[in-house]
Amino acid sequence: MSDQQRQLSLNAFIYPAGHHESAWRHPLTTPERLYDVSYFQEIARTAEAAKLDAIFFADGPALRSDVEHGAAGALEPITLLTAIATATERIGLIATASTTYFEPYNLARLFASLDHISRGRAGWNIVTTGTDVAAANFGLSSHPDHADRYARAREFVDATVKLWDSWEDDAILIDKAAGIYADPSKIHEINYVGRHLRVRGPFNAPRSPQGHPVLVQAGASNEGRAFAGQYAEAIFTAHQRLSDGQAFYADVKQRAVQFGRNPEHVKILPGISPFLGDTEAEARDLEREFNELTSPEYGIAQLEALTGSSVRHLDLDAPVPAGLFGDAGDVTDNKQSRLQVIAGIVERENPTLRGLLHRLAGARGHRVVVGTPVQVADTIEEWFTQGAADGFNVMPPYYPGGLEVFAQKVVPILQERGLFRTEYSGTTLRDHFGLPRPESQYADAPGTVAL
Ligand SMILES: Cc1cc2nc3c(=O)[nH]c(=O)nc-3n(C[C@H](O)[C@H](O)[C@H](O)COP(=O)(O)O)c2cc1C
Repeated sequence: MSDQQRQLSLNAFIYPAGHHESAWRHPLTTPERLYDVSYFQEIARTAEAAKLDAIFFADGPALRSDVEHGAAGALEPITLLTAIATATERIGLIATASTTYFEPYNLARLFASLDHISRGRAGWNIVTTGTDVAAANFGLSSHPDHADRYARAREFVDATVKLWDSWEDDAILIDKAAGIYADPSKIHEINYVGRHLRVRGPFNAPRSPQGHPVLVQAGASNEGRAFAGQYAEAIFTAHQRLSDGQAFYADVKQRAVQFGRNPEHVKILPGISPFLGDTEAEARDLEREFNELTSPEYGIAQLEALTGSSVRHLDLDAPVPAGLFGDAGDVTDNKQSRLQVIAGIVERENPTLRGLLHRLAGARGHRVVVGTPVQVADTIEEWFTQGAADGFNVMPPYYPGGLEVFAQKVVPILQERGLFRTEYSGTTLRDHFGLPRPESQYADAPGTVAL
């Protein structure tokens, strides 16, 4: 496919008051609406009016550490997306759910229900959960280690997809005259037995409109990439530099090919957090306003949570010691890929601790781009055409205005350049991402269920 015909995928990553950590303090935001469903429905409609592919909510089953200085807490995202589904028609609906702290049967039901209710717009961001404080909320004395979490994640996805496939597409007959509702030979036990999980099945709902929800993934460690290459249909990722984005893109596409997959069916979406102004100076002023509202205590707590290293003893205005977070090639057990992004910033830019905190305040290590709509469109085009992205996870620094200005000013430029749709051509998230509808792995297998 030539670059002319290739179309960007754009996803709006919704984060309570915005991705900048001080967004909730800025006059442009309304944090008192964070538990009001209409706030999120309005944001979703803005994304849909701009013809974006999807919206996305992150999640974790634990309260963040610093509730004093940050907008902590959030509505449960699958529930929230279900309410948004009824207020929208086309936009894809992606939520995070953890393979460490769910069971496949429960999770399969939630996402299949969302896919039915939204008529084929559901996506699941598969995470293993990076925050170790979640363990204590589930009766565990410690958070399982990285390798164990990914081993369970593989079993989890295998079992969950089997559940979603366990009703063949034509299992329901509704033959009123003959008195036959469904064909038992087309409904299958899955009898999944792994090291971590055992699930008999069958599922208790029919196959959903997309066959199964789109599988999304966001971990970029070696195990995370291997997992992505095998399973993920879309990938969220964080890169500061084009060369890092290109290396990641080539690596994950290559891994997909090794698993016998079509690399075009793996959409790679790096994060971009745009501070927009009519002039570059105006955009810089806006970013400065947000940075001036940051609290060092909050930034330190976030940085410690992201890296697992203590920084509170350091002088805010002295350079961060080289190697504090390991070198950029190092790995530790927790949140490996983001740690590399942060270690890379320290290595290249030698920032003070305050400087590093400001650098991360925008979007926790995702790329912040400050400039005019044309400058933001240019960088999107560059990454898209230079082998670093199939699209972007758009992370506005503040909601709802940061998305509105992106929709009104950047999207039309991308459309004029022929890089982005002006109308939806399909109705499902798979249609928007250009992904095929998977066949049930049980198609034509003998049935196993006695109804
Ligand atoms: C855009 C994006 C969104 C993410 N959302 C979540 C999330 O909602 N919940 C979560 O626990 N981790 C989330 N993560 C973190 C990753 O899933 C993963 O845990 C982290 O990158 C560490 O994994 P790794 O060690 O394989 O790199 C997100 C990462 C990215 C890039």
